[in-house]
Amino acid sequence: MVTMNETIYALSSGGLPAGVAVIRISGNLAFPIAGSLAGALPAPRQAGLKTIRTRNGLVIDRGLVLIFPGPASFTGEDCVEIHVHGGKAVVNALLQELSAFEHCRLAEHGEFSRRALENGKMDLVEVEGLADLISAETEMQRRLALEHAAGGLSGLYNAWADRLTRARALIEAELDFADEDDVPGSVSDMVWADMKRLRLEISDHLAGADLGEIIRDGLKVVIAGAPNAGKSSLMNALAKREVAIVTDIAGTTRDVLHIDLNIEGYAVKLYDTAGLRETDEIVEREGIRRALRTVADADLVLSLAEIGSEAQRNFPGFVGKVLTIGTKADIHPGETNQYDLLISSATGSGLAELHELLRQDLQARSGMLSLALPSRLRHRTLLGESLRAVEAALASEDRGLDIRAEYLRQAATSLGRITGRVDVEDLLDVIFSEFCIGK
Ligand SMILES: Nc1nc2c(ncn2[C@@H]2O[C@H](COP(=O)(O)OP(=O)(O)OP(=O)(O)O)[C@@H](O)[C@H]2O)c(=O)[nH]1
Repeated sequence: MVTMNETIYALSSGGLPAGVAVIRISGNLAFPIAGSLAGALPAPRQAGLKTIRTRNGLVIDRGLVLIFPGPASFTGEDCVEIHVHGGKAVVNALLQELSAFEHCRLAEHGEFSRRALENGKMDLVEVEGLADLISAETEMQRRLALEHAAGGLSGLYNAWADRLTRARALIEAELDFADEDDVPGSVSDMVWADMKRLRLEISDHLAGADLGEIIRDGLKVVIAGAPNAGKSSLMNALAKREVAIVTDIAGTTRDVLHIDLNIEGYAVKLYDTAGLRETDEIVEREGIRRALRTVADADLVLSLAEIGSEAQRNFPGFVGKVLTIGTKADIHPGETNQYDLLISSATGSGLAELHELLRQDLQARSGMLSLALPSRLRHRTLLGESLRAVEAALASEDRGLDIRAEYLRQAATSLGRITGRVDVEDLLDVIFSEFCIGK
């Protein structure tokens, strides 16, 4: 669907100055514009060293020009890449020159990818995977995003949607021939046996959503405990810098602070919270309210208590794992098995063990090998809808085949909304706003 639209351009490489900057142009006018800047264009997909000039003949720089005729290009349109020296003035001059062409403008966030989607070069899950790949900071985030960008999830969802369509076709056939004696009733049995398998496959897949979201968004680890337990000191020790204010005044931390850690390739978001105690002080009370809200949303809680005092094991609204940690081991020598772990943020003792416990926790959560996991709430919600529709179809044995077929249609529609096979216009603005300009 290559329509007569505006040609877009943007700096697609990173911050300046840099050794090389890549400017990408896409649209019907990409080739004439590139020709005007660089003279004769090289053969498709081959780099040509060219002098890039303004239309007044002023030399901007010498650089490589590559052309990718549509539809065999990233966006599906004619695309050009110009590689120039990554100086701010060089890039500004080139962008300035591009802006002067008619029907040619700076791209919006994610507009290259959006055109790729519209031209059928990628589906929605692949587009999301690409956005995640660009922002991936840890090894596991990279692997998960690559799986999505390369179509791992889409292939699965398309195969499921096809099975649903096939099932409906068989049901339709049975409805059409219901009066004839020679149609075997077992066609329908076959369909429902397969739909039972599908129900199991979707629910198994959904069970991986927790892990997918943890890999993408990071494991939420919250440090909680009484005032002065040493929470901020642990946060600083793990961050290896002064993130949180540490004083001997109980109730120092008021707001929720967080740092990002990379533990063996997994992203971990570590939160420091206000000390939990009864207080009438308004700001501290608000801090404690926020602390409890953060704990309720945690994947794992580190419950800190100075050695000798009791570590809290239950937190309102939190049902996950709590690790109890006895703190200030340097001033409380000797053994105690009251806690899961003893640490001293002052000397660093026990921190390697804490790191190891976090690593083990992550590994236990990620027992599975495949990274074809749903990683966004959007995926989880639509998969849930699809699963419920399959369940409804299976459970309505006493109702007409047409009603059961309609449930299967709904199940396929929900899957189609994940990959964007089915109308998703309402979602696109949200999804593309996550992208940077130039992608
Ligand atoms: N000796 C020793 N002192 C520590 C250790 N960790 C923290 N402290 C001291 O304990 C006091 C409280 O530490 P913080 O890290 O601010 O404690 P907190 O739990 O964040 O306190 P609130 O913000 O009040 O909730 C400070 O005086 C720290 O220097 C430790 O490992 N050893």
